[in-house]
Amino acid sequence: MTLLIKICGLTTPAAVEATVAAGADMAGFVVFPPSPRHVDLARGRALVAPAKGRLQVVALTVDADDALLDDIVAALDPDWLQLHGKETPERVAAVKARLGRPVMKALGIAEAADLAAVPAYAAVADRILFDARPPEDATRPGGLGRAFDWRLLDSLDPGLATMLSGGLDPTNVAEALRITRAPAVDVSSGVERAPGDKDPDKIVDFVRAARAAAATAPAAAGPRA
Ligand SMILES: O=C(O)c1ccccc1N[C@@H]1O[C@H](COP(=O)(O)O)[C@@H](O)[C@H]1O
Repeated sequence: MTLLIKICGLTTPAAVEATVAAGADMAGFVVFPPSPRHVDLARGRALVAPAKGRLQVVALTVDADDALLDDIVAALDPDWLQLHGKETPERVAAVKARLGRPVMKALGIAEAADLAAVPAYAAVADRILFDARPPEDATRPGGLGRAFDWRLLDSLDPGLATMLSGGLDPTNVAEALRITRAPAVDVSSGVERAPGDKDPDKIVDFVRAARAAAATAPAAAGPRA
């Protein structure tokens, strides 16, 4: 099974090209104004155009209402929606039904109890993305370069469609994959020079390290999507 690699928070054409050239599978675009990676819809539309057909386009939002989601779909025509806020399982199901697109739901993890929500979300989402739970005073719920204890995922059903994120970078992704055998990984801060400024060399290093690790420690049975 091939590892699925997502590079998130792309803000420039150069970052999109670097992501394609590095051999990643998915490109994430953040539509959330408090984020340093926020792209407005006009900019997002221009950025995704050259990615179409070369990468799966993921539109990331946080507790977006229907009007914003409709606008995002109209502008970006994403292959996936990533819901990274406090969306309930009912809201995830409603978004998926309304928009007819695959939905990835992010869950913040800090302790084993945070995984109790997985079955309810797995019943409605197409993939569950595990990120570190943000601190109470965080200005955004993700993209913080913060990792969690990957061993907390030990008890998960290996057949679940999941994605590992949170504080990954070229130096730790191999260890994260060795421990979790995740079928997919996602990175934002770990391939940047500064928040919102992607480093093409780090994107290459991340993809190379992740692919090498996956070749020696294949992912568990989770579907690749
Ligand atoms: O990237 C952001 O700014 C962001 C804002 C709001 C919600 C999620 C965000 N990013 C996602 O967070 C995780 C972890 O990112 P990092 O690698 O630790 O920086 C990842 O899924 C990003 O897509």
